[in-house]
Amino acid sequence: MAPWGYEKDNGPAHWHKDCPIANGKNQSPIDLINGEVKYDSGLKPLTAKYVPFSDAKFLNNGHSVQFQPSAGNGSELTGGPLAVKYNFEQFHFHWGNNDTEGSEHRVDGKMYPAELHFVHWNSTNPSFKDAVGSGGPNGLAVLGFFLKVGAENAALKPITDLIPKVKDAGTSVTVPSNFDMQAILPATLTDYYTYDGSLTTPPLAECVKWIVFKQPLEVSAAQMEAFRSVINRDGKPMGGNYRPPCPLHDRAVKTSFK
Ligand SMILES: CC[C@H](CNC(=O)c1ccc(S(N)(=O)=O)cc1)c1ccc2[nH]ccc2c1
Ligand SMILES: [Zn+2]
Repeated sequence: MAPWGYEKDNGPAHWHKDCPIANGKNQSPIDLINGEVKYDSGLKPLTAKYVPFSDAKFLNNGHSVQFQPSAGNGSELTGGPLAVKYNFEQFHFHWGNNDTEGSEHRVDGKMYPAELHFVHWNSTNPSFKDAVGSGGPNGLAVLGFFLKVGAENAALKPITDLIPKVKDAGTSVTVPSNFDMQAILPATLTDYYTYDGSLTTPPLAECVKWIVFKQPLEVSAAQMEAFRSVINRDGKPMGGNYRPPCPLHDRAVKTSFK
């Protein structure tokens, strides 16, 4: 099969051939149906401590645009549903070719124009890849933020300003060391959905504690348009790089809010 993608001939409906776990019982994303979630008063706020990276790249890997430090620097995530500390690994985006589609998770069937994923790995593992292969839903913790069109996002501007430099697949650019990743996050990481799931791209490993925030972040129409200028390995717009929702099977979605 052609390398996986989101086109007709290599998209999500084909992924099961190389990754049979695609039809597993703990797959992501899902539709977050408010009538079926359960409030858990034991869910505390999350704490993300992000230290500025001196050596990070912003890259186009053919299926997303991604902020990738060259090494860890103590940036970490704790709290919420997490029993241990998780190290920051990377963040990346999924988006659509218009404002009616683009997010991976949905809320009562509603899609947002984009979704931002902050990927972290369980620090009891020696490396990110070991965490992916560690078995069970505690290998990675991914924070999901919906993006909606509104005011310009000043915290994301240093990143969206770099998008034209990584328009083509396989290109990358160095991110200025004064980029403040912490500023992207809301002041308090309180209201979220959480459930056990998977990577939303091959290898679709079922190793993710998903934490999806209820409150979308805003980006300007111009920032949204920047994403839509990115192209994939086939020279086509990358927009539409989202997997449709997967069956919940017998999983529970918990919320930190009533
Ligand atoms: C083990 C998988 C990894 C590549 N994939 C990821 O890191 C990844 C991370 C997050 C998400 S999401 N959308 O769910 O947040 C999807 C995929 C990965 C990393 C290094 C590798 N070297 C060779 C193969 C290979 C694969
Ligand atoms: Zn993602």
